[in-house]
Amino acid sequence: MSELTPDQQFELITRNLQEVLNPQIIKNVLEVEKRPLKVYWGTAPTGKPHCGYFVPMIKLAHLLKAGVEVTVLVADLHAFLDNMKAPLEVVQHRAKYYEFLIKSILTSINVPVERLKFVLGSSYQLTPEYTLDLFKLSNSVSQNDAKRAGADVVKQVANPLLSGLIYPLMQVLDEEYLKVDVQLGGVDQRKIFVLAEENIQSLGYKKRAHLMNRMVPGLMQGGKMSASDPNSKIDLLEEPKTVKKKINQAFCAPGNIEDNGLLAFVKNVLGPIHELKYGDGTFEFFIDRPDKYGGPITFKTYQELEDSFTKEELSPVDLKSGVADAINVLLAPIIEEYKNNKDFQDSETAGYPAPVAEKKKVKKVKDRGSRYPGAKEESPAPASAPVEAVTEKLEETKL
Ligand SMILES: N[C@@H](Cc1ccc(O)cc1)C(=O)O
Repeated sequence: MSELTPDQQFELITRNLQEVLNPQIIKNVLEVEKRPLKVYWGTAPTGKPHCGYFVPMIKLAHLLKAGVEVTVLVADLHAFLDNMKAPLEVVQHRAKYYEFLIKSILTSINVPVERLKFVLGSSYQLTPEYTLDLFKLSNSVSQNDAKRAGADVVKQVANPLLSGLIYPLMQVLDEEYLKVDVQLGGVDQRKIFVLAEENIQSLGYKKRAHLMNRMVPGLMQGGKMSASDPNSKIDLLEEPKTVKKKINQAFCAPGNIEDNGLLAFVKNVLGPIHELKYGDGTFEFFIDRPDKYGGPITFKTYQELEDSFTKEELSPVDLKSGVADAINVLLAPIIEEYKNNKDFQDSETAGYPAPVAEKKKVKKVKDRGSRYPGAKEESPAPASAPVEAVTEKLEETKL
C-alpha cells in the first residue's frame, strides 16, 4: 500500500483531470475501506497510437504512484465493433502492438510497468455470463440512449451499424467484469460513463466513479488530436524529420495562447512528464533559439513560457522548434525499442502499421512558420506517408 495519506493519494489520482464523476466513491475506498483503489483504462486497438496517448499514460503514472491497482484493457472486440476499424483477422496482432507501445511509452517516462495488469477484452467478453448480461442490458437501454452514448467515440457513418449500439453497452459491463472501482478515459468517453452510471445498477452491480483526462488538441486549428486526420497528430513512431515538418505546419498564431495546440502540449504533456521524472512541482522547457533571435532559452515555469509568447517575445517559429525537439527526445526511446523488436517488423501484411521506414523519402519542406508577428500561416501540405496508407487502406476496404 502507498506511503501517502488518503488526501495525497486523492490529489495524485485526480491531478490535472478535466472532470471526476462520483469522487466520493474514491474517497470512501481510500479513507474508509483503506484498501488499494482499483482503476481501469481501456483502449481499442484501432489506428496507430499518437502523441495524445501521453496524457492517459501520465495519469496511469500518477495512479501507480498513488498505490492504485491499475488494469489496462486492450479492447480488441471494441476495435472490431467500431465499424471494423480492426477486422478480426488483424485485431490480435494490433492488440499486441498496443500493449507493446503502452509499455514502452511508460518505460520511456520512467514508470515501472510490472504492477500494470493487461487484459484482452475477448478473454472474458465471450463468456456466457457476459453475453447474458449484455442481453439484459440491451433490454434496459433504449436504442437512442445507446446511440447518443457512443456518439463521440464510435465512428459516425451515414448508415450506422448495430455494432455501434453494442459497443457502449459492453463498455458499461467491463467495469463489473474487471472488478474495478473506477474507470478512466478521455472526456470523449463522458457519455458512455454517464450511461454506465445510469444503468449498471439495473443489473445489480455497483456504480463506479469516473476519471476524465483532457484531450490533447490537434495541431491544426480546432479539434482534438485525432487518428483520422494525419496532419492533426504525431504518431508515436513518427520520424524526427516528419515531427519537425508537422510541427512547422501546425497552427500557431503569434501571441495567441487560446487556440494553440503546441502550448497545450507543453502544459499537459511535456510539463507533467518533466515533473514525473524530476520531482513534483518542477518544470523546464528549453528552446535552442538562434543567437540572432535572443539565443537559447529555458523556461522554468509554464506561466513564464505563456507570458513570453503572449508578449510576442517568443515567436511561433521558436516555440515550434522547442516543441519539435522535445517531442523527438520523447519519442526516441519508443522508436528505438520498436526497431529492436522483431515481432513487429514484418507486420505490414496483417494490416498493421509498417515499421518506421529508414529508407522512406521525406520531401524537404520549407520552414513554413514565420518568426514575425502578423505573418500569414500557410496551410499544410498533405502528408501522404506510405506508412499511413497501409492501415488507412485496410480500414477502408473492410468497411
Ligand atoms: N471507448 C474507448 C475504448 C474502450 C473500450 C472498452 C472499454 O471497456 C473501455 C474503453 C476508446 O475510445 O478508445
